[in-house]
Amino acid sequence: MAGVNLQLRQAYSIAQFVPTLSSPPPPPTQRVRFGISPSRVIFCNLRANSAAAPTLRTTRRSETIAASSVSSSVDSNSLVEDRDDVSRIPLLEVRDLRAVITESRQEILKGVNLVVYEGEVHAVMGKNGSGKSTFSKVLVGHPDYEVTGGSIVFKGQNLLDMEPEERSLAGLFMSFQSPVEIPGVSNMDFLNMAFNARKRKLGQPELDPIQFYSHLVSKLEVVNMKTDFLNRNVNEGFSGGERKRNEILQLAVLGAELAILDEIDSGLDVDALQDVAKAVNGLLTPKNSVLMITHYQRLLDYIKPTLIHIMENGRIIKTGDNSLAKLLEKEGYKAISG
Ligand SMILES: Nc1ncnc2c1ncn2[C@@H]1O[C@H](COP(=O)(O)OP(=O)(O)OP(=O)(O)O)[C@@H](O)[C@H]1O
Repeated sequence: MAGVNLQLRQAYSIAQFVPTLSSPPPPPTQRVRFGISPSRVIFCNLRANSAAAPTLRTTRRSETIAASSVSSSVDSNSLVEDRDDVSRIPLLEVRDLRAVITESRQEILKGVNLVVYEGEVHAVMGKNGSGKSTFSKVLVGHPDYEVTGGSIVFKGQNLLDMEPEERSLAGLFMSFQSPVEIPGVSNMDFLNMAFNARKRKLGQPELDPIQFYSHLVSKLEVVNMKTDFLNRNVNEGFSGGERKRNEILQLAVLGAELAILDEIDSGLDVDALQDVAKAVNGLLTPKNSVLMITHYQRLLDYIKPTLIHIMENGRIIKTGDNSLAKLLEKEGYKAISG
């Protein structure tokens, strides 16, 4: 769903935030100053993945929808409700989420319910066009979509009252299906800026370029990437698989309480899939959670999900364990669709 002329839009969006460096990326002793707040760089990825006109619109929603508006008409709701456990605080709580495409007003999400607790791995599967990517983009505040109903609570906060960059700084990370290039910005500078922006938000000390380099090198090993990639511009000329690895490197470096991975397995060879899965598993802690979108059981062989959700026509119509993915693999969606 990259959209027509995406590369042009990407270049346009990014150019507003990031000046082109005419010289090669500097050594790690030099600080690079950009005319933007570093967290805006993270936000670039969102804007660059936007298929809409580049005017800023967010999925912020001022009114909080009353809990009584939660629909109880879909199969998965009972499972979601069964998991409501007063002794545990959900990391992410999505209730009856509805969203339209901002420009056309076409409704894509038609009442999504999902609860993710700390340390859990959730997989969202579903036919092409069922709304999986839209759901993940709405979570991070993508400007192409507007929330028209329901609620999203992340770490006890109303996510819909937060700008996309605030969501990112709050601990939400999204790996896009089509990660964008950022010409003129080296991978290392990008990561350093984003890392320090998060540190500032958390009130923790920032790392200077030398300290950051040491931190970075250890993370490179996690994703099995060569140091050469640090001096290359973000995703510029990267193969599909290298982009995906780079997304996981970003996740490893920045950390996140909830990592949303949209088809992280697409375009990966077997070795790369194993590396990426190993890296994701290595990042899981009892506190961190993963929400991954995938079409294939093979990813779930490597990253074991707590629950699998099947999305159809903008709703989660079924939730279950790994056997659901196995059934899908064997019999296709006809075995599941209503
Ligand atoms: N910005 C947009 N403009 C127009 N149509 C859109 C937009 N965003 C989503 N859609 C439409 O909404 C539907 C859901 O799209 P979405 O990308 O969420 O599906 P998906 O389940 O992730 O599909 P896939 O498995 O093919 O990646 C599709 O019909 C898509 O064309």
